[in-house]
Amino acid sequence: MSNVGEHVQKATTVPHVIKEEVIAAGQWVKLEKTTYVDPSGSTRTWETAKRTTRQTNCDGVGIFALLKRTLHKDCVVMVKQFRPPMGCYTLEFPAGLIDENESAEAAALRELKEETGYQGEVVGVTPVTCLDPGLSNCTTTIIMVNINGDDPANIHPTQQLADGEFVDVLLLPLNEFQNKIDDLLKKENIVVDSKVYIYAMGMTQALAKPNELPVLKQ
Ligand SMILES: Nc1nc(=O)[nH]c2c1ncn2[C@H]1C[C@H](O)[C@@H](COP(=O)(O)OP(=O)(O)O)O1
Repeated sequence: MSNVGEHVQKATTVPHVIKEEVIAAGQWVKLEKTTYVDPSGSTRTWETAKRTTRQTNCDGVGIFALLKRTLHKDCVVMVKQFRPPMGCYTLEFPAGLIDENESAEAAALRELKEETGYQGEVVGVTPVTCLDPGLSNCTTTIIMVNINGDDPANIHPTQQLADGEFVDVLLLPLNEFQNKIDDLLKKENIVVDSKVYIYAMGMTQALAKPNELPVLKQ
């Protein structure tokens, strides 16, 4: 690893992709060989995974949904499901792919209703963000949603799951988000999504130690 200013090779070129060749393709995912010019001007290749379903520059949405109820702590609505690529259960924000001609906001409200049964309103939208850029071009937009838990539509939420979908809904109090996740990880063989855990760490930092520096250098 080199520090800033210690690069062996000089960056002389604006890096860019020159060719994308499909090596293998399935119904949902394809593997490509990406030929690109690196910052030193050398031509190189990279193995890239892509979704076949992409409609725009954004594959899907993640939903940060906050359930607000009278006399209850605000809770983050989470989903637990068996993820075949991981071979285990995961703890994630509700999420899904954006359909053709669908906005990210509409996809978020639809996926939230399908996966959790809750009806919410959009209160915030992130930019398009990358998910695993060393492997794939997959992107997501995180949509912030508030759920009025006192609304009759949200008293007994009913999921609308498709065939083959098995989703458990978990409500985790926002003010204990990281602790509740840690408890779950100790109890169950489950992997937490990195977006979820970094959000939880941020909440802990913001609530418990707002004035403490994250890293104190000696
Ligand atoms: N990589 C995938 N392989 C599959 O065999 N099937 C897949 C993949 N990605 C998505 N899907 C299928 C599963 C669902 O039937 C649809 C929609 O998934 P969606 O609910 O939008 O997204 P997730 O909740 O993130 O699975 O696509």
